Amino acid sequence: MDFLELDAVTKEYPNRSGPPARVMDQVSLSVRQGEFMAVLGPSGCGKSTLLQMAAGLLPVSDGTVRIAGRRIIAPPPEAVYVFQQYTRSLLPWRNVRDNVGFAIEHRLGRRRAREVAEAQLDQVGLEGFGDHFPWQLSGGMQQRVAIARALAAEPAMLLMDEPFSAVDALTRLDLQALILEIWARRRLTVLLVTHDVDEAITLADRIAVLTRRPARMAEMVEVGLPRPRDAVATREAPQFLALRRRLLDRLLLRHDG
Ligand SMILES: Nc1ncnc2c1ncn2[C@@H]1O[C@H](COP(=O)(O)OP(=O)(O)OP(=O)(O)O)[C@@H](O)[C@H]1O
Repeated sequence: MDFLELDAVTKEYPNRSGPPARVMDQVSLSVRQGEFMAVLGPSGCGKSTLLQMAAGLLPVSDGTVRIAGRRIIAPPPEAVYVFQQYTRSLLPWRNVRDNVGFAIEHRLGRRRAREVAEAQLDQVGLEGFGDHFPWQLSGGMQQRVAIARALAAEPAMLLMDEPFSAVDALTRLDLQALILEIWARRRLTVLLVTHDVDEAITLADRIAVLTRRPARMAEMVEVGLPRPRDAVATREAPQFLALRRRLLDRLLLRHDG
């Protein structure tokens, strides 16, 4: 049994002026416990839709989603979702510490939640920033706060929707290195949606490639690069370059199939 299992998942959105719009067609994939999987696909093909269904945030139209063997129809306790739009996901009236503790304070109480939050902030390199407000931090630091908040709930799985797309290129490399380090240390299961081929290869064990809308599984690619990976040096490996070429050709539809 794999940790996350999508079996023949189909999604249709209602359409006011006609038949429902099918955005995903019979997608099946399984993520093993502790595996890092990236999902790549052309813009608008349904990557976010897939992630939201995996998170129990959006119902499937057909097929099933299972986490740890249980069918998912609501957000499961094992998984936390990290949004792309960190500026919208952090609460501007709460300082950084209380943002990180937000999701756990009802369970642990405010005092204990603050202690946990401080520890999480250390782990994402934001020691000493607990009293700051989100709007006093750079974009990359805000995304670190969002990651610390996700980790505070001690999830077994992180579901990330293009989490680094709103930051500059150098900050992005920094955050990729951070995620690699956290993933290795905590043995998390990760499903990461991205449209960045380099990011997918650098981070993932396997890459699920989707077709244009309606999304179907095009290919499941084994990355096979040795770990631990360095977010910069890995990009120069011949294996990296060959895989990059193959994936770009596929996404740009420069070959059959
Ligand atoms: N609530 C909705 N109602 C109707 N159609 C929707 C809804 N949400 C998404 N769609 C459509 O479903 C398709 C897939 O959207 P989704 O955001 O999952 O794609 P994506 O691959 O994540 O896109 P991008 O790469 O641009 O972020 C798009 O064509 C979108 O217009």
